[in-house]
Amino acid sequence: MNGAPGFDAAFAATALDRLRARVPRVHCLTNAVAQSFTANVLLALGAIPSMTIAPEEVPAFTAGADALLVNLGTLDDTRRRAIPLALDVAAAAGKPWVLDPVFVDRSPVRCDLARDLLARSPTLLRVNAAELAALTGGREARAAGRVLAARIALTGAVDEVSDGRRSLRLDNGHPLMGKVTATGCAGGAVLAAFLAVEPDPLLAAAAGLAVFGIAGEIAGAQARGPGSFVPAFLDALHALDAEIIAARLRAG
Ligand SMILES: Nc1ncnc2c1ncn2[C@@H]1O[C@H](COP(=O)(O)OP(=O)(O)OP(=O)(O)O)[C@@H](O)[C@H]1O
Ligand SMILES: Cc1ncsc1CCO
Ligand SMILES: [Mg+2]
Repeated sequence: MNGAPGFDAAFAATALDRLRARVPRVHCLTNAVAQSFTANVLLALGAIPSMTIAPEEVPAFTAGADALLVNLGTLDDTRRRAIPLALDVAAAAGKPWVLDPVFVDRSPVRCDLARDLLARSPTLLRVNAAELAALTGGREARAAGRVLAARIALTGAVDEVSDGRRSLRLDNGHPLMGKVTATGCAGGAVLAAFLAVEPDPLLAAAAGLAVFGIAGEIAGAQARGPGSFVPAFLDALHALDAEIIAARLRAG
């Protein structure tokens, strides 16, 4: 059963159309590994990336952005200073933001910081299973949403979105997505772009994960391996349309 009334292939396609018409800018405070791929993914999707992490410039970049991504993958001093500055601006302006607490399962210091950032109420928390378990002590996504009082996009072989009240599983994607670094990180930026054009965070997350997963499975079917997957993925994102989404979406 579809646990998110209002979400289907037509909704996802319309959300993508709205995104391409609006061309939102996503300011990405993301890790050094993910920066270039994330910017290219946003462009292929139909959004605009901005990537500076300089603390003295981040407030102005955030003030003019349509959404913000905060990714903790390489948490150095510069990023540590930039993040609260960006969040102050985003909160004052009511801008949507995504928290991607990369590798909180590997570092207690980072896990503490992520909990502090969760207290600032991200519009969406994007995590893999290990990260969610570190943050919550291993609850399933819907219960974790209640505990963290957060809307969650949980990724893996099957993705799940939940806001503690509604939940939905998305079963698109391809195993090669896990063989290219920072796919999840770039996916977080895609979710931020959808939050910029869809006010219901759960529906925005579902549309973003659907588009990302469908592009991934098209690219996975064409690629010879991780190397050729990357250009095929950018091409598939760029070419995605309502017909392709309707033919391929697996959600419920
Ligand atoms: N085995 C798989 N089959 C289908 N899709 C997958 C598979 N593994 C990952 N994906 C997809 O890849 C994307 C990234 O998910 P994943 O859970 O690997 O992120 P992550 O662990 O945060 O990655 P990273 O930190 O490297 O960016 C998601 O859209 C997910 O659906
Ligand atoms: C490999 C890696 N290390 C820190 S961030 C990152 C990208 C995947 O999350
Ligand atoms: Mg990740």
